[in-house]
Amino acid sequence: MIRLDNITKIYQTSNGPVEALKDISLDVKEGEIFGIIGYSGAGKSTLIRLINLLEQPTSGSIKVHNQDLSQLTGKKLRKERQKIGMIFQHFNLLWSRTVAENIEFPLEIAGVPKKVRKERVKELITLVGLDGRGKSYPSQLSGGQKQRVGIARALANNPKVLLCDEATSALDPKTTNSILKLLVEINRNLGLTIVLITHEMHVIQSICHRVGVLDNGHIVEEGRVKDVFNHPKEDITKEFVKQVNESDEWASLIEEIISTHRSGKVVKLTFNGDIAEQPIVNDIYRDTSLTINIVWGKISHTQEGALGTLVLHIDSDQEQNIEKAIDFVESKGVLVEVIEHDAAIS
Ligand SMILES: Nc1ncnc2c1ncn2[C@@H]1O[C@H](COP(=O)(O)OP(=O)(O)OP(=O)(O)O)[C@@H](O)[C@H]1O
Repeated sequence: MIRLDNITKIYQTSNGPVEALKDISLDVKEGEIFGIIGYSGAGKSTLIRLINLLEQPTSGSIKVHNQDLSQLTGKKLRKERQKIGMIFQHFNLLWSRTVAENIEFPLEIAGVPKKVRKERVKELITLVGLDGRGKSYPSQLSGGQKQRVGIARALANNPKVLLCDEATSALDPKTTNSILKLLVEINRNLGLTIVLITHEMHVIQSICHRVGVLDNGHIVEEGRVKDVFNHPKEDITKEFVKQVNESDEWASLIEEIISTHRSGKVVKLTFNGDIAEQPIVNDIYRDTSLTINIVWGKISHTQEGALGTLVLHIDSDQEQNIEKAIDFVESKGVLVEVIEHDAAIS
């Protein structure tokens, strides 16, 4: 659907060249939500703006539906761009136009007749949940409502692809979730392919099917969200996964456990939703007669089902029983990470 081959982007600045993207190859499949995560300066904006050629690559090719956009110019490029909608962190609305007029704008540019435009705007207002707000001005809307206008405007010309440039970064957590929910509905109901960039792992976790981790202009890791969450390979990916899997809440609990219980091991279990239905803690207890203390637990929802994290303090007067319990849990397909083991015993 979207194919980037060996893309590099070098900006020429007064301080010399800046290599923002280095030999990027990516394949986004039709109908999927693909997330690109990276820290500030990693090259995310450059990458997403290349997909609709708002930025020209220095080398490499960009194909959308087998059409090489980097070879197009003028009218042909404008026509192909209409098949790619885009939404932005700061909405980029026209402040002197009403909600309805903002949504109508791309239809005017595409030369759609007035009557058809008005009908389409009505449909889009309903689609994004803004019924009754068509005559409002952007300044009269909340951030979430402004982004809904942005989404409606981006969908006006029935694009096949929606690019989201940090679309929820300016929103509070509750509004973020409502916009993410809307994006999932659009993806499912309209079959739209979505590419989003973000620095927030919970955005990736909640709605993406696949993720690419961008670091210093390189895609350093890529895969299905569930796999990347379960087995992050690169340090930077581990840091992003920590954003959602760990919290100060349990870090301080672990400190407390370690200072009060001077033996045993604190282990973090990461498991898929289907395993969550098995009585694993009960089984460990029964099989090895250990003392087990549940320190912290969380179930997160991803596009492919639930993902669980459970932190346990396991203790026994016989070290081998703890090892046996860990082996047992691992044999059930659970990822086990020993956070602190017997550190304080000596
Ligand atoms: N128009 C430009 N001219 C010169 N350098 C640029 C330009 N746009 C981006 N860069 C540089 O390219 C690199 C990648 O920037 P980019 O904005 O793509 O990263 P980002 O991951 O989106 O960061 P942020 O989240 O802070 O926007 C940075 O070093 C940046 O300074």
